Amino acid sequence: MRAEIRPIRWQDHQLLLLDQRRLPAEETYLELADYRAAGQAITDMVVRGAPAIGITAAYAMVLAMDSVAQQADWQMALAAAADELRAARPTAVNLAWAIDRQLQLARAQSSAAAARTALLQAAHDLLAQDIADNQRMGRFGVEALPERGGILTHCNTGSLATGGYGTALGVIRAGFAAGRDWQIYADETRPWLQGARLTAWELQKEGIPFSLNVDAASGHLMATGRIQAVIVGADRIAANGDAANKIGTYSLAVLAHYHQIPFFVAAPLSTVDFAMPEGSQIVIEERAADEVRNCGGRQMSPAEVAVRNPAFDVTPAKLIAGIITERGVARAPYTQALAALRG
Ligand SMILES: CSC[C@@H](O)[C@@H](O)C(=O)COP(=O)(O)O
Repeated sequence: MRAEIRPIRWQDHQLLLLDQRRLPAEETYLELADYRAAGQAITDMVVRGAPAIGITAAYAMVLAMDSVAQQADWQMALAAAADELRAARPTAVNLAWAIDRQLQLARAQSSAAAARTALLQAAHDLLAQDIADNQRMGRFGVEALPERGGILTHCNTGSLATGGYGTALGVIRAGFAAGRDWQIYADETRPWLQGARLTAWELQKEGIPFSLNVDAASGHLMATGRIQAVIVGADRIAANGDAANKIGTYSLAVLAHYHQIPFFVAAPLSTVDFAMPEGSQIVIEERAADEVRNCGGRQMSPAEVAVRNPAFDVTPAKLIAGIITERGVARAPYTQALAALRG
């Protein structure tokens, strides 16, 4: 049996994060005992992917609790720590969602010790629930996608981006388990190379055949008939179905529309921001210029060249054939379909 990939672990009062900056060359875990270090690890993308960021933040709240427990007004101090953690990255809604849930839970407890126990149990539950939800999403996704043909994916949406198993990559995993005749194409996903470094590493470990392509090849692959569906994850989905995901996703959706190829998003309902009516309001993280100027420690452009490095873009709901969640597949009109799934 293959060893499961678990990017987030809790051991001996510490948060262990598989350092995704070092993959695939090195498999090392960072050991974190301090909530600020956990927040920094999210900012630095030691851990990344919307659900994984949410789970990490849930554990970071336990570490925050450890650092405020002795204070008379621990609730106020915990709320301040929560604000710090919320600022670690702006786009993935799972971050604020997990922090707010933990904060509410802590406030409902009668003592700091009780809050600490409740927060840790809730973080463990969130991690276990995420894996179970991904497996359910996988089963719904297999039914929604074509039975055979080329499936293109972008970024990394696998075990590394979640508690385990994955969202869009979970669907691909489930498809192979169900014997689907799929050829998988993975975009390398410049500039951070989540596809080349992480998705390729996971698919290899899983024994799923695939080929890696540069992002710019996806249009050609579609035009030459090699792609029958596109499936991606999401960092925040507005109530109307507009979906923010890794930069380059919007271009894929437009290309897929032109070539009449169905474009799917797979994400848990915790990624839907029901308070946000449409995608134009989603804050898009702009990351450091050096991520673009350099690649693998090598300078790729003149040193001081001006750079734009938006880490995400928003795909309008009208380009999405279905949003695959743990409770079923939402189809347009998304405002009603997503609300119905939430219940
Ligand atoms: C299941 S992960 C879904 C998204 O979080 C993923 O597609 C993505 O865009 C990740 O971006 P990243 O910048 O690597 O955190």
